[in-house]
Amino acid sequence: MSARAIDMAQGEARQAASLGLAAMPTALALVECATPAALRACSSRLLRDSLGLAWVECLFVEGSGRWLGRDDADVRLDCDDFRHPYAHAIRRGEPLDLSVAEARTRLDHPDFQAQVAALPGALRLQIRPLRALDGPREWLGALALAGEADTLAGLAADAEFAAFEALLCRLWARLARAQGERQRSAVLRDSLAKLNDGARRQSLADQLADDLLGDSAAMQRLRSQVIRAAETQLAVLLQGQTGTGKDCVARAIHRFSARAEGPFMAINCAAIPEALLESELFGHAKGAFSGADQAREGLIGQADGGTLFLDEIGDMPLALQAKLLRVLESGRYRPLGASDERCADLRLVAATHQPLRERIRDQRFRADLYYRLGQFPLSLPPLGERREDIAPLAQAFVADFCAREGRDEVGITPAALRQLRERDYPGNVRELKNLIDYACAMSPPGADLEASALPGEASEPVAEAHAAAPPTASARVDDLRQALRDFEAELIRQRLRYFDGNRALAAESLGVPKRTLAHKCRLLEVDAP
Ligand SMILES: Nc1ncnc2c1ncn2[C@@H]1O[C@H](COP(=O)(O)OP(=O)(O)OP(=O)(O)O)[C@@H](O)[C@H]1O
Repeated sequence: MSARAIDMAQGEARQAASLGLAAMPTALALVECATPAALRACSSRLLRDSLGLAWVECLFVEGSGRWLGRDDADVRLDCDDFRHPYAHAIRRGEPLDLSVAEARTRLDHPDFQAQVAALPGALRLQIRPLRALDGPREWLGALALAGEADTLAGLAADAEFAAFEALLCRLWARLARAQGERQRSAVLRDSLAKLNDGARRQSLADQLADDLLGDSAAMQRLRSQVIRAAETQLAVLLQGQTGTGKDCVARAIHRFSARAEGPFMAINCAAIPEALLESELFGHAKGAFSGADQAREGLIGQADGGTLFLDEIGDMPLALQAKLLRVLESGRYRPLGASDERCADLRLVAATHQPLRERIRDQRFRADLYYRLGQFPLSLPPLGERREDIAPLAQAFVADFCAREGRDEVGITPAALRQLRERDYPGNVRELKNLIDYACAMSPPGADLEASALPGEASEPVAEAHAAAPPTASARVDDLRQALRDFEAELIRQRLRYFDGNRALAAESLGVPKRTLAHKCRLLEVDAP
């Protein structure tokens, strides 16, 4: 080959190569699109600019294949609605050509009409359905082009346009599949996380079942609520009759919470005289009152970083309720006689067996404090409403007794179990536990617990107290509060006599904690016999 011929051949090759490479920026622009929506916008812009078209829009087929959507408008064009040209093009599977004027008269879909409203009637429209070129070959969408008739007519034979369209379809399908994949794995991750969360909570609730016994649906629900409450920083209000396990639940909330390593401070508001309660809670500075020869940190300060449990909150005096509310709202408090304020980061758990709403109505409890305390309300079911728990609780209490007393473990006879299930338990689980302890103590070691070892119904002495009252006594009552106080005092006196002055047994039989009974004895001036 001559040198000239070689030069010419090289020149042609260079020209061919540069012709091929001229499409590269376009291809690169498409390839760089990270999402199907970006790809649609980019391809519309490139087509409009390079072909000099009046209007280009790329619509997408929605996942289920039922409708076409537009990225820049909240429009849904039904794929089976032949009032717009996209349905025709997709159904035929090939491009559809028509004039804008024709489209205006023949196709009356309002959203399509809005799309072409501004176009001159002399232009032509071409709708090109697009589908994936590999895999399931799903429909991707449609290109809508408006321009001069020649330009649009030339597209069918234009190899570069065909390559452009092929690249668009391949990239679109790949991005859509990757996006679908990502969405699917996000959904999977979500549901796995939920599953793990559920499994984790269930395993914590199972651990809690070692302390908070009972298989009834109510107890299972309570345990999972306790785990939920423990996960939060919300103030918890426990409501339930005496002996239903409010103290156990308060401790469990602390133990299963992020504050478990911090302190758990508890106080029974009913058992502390009103004058002392404030300094117990808030602490005091040196010399704050006579006898305060040392500064003392209160329970609020001691509970910093942990949990403060206020039992019998319904008995808290109104003035103190206001101060407590302030601590809860601001996290700040001032010890008695101190000049500076302190901060306390604590979670409050409060408990009561009293109907607080009634106390609010009687203006003995602040409504604002009630709502602040009850950010996470929990209600403990009485034992009488979950009788299926009586047998497992009784068995566990017998096992506890035997372990405590170093005795061989024994069982409970069916007759004793039947009797246990049929009794009333105004003192709830506490009453059942005390009953079992008493019956175990009355039974010979190694022998199963018999029905004959169970004491009579605890409510008998109450009935006696009622029976002992003269039938006309109620007619003489002219001060309800005083009459109730007298009745309460008389009942406690009778019960103490019945148990030979043993306050623990009297408290158990009345279903109140020993400290509450002691407080009531002081308040009502009841002396031990
Ligand atoms: N679900 C339970 N499983 C095992 N023991 C329980 C359960 N519920 C309560 N108890 C036991 O019953 C007794 C009373 O429980 P707790 O003191 O928590 O009741 P409470 O509702 O706080 O009573 P009060 O209102 O009188 O203070 C405790 O010995 C406790 O361990």
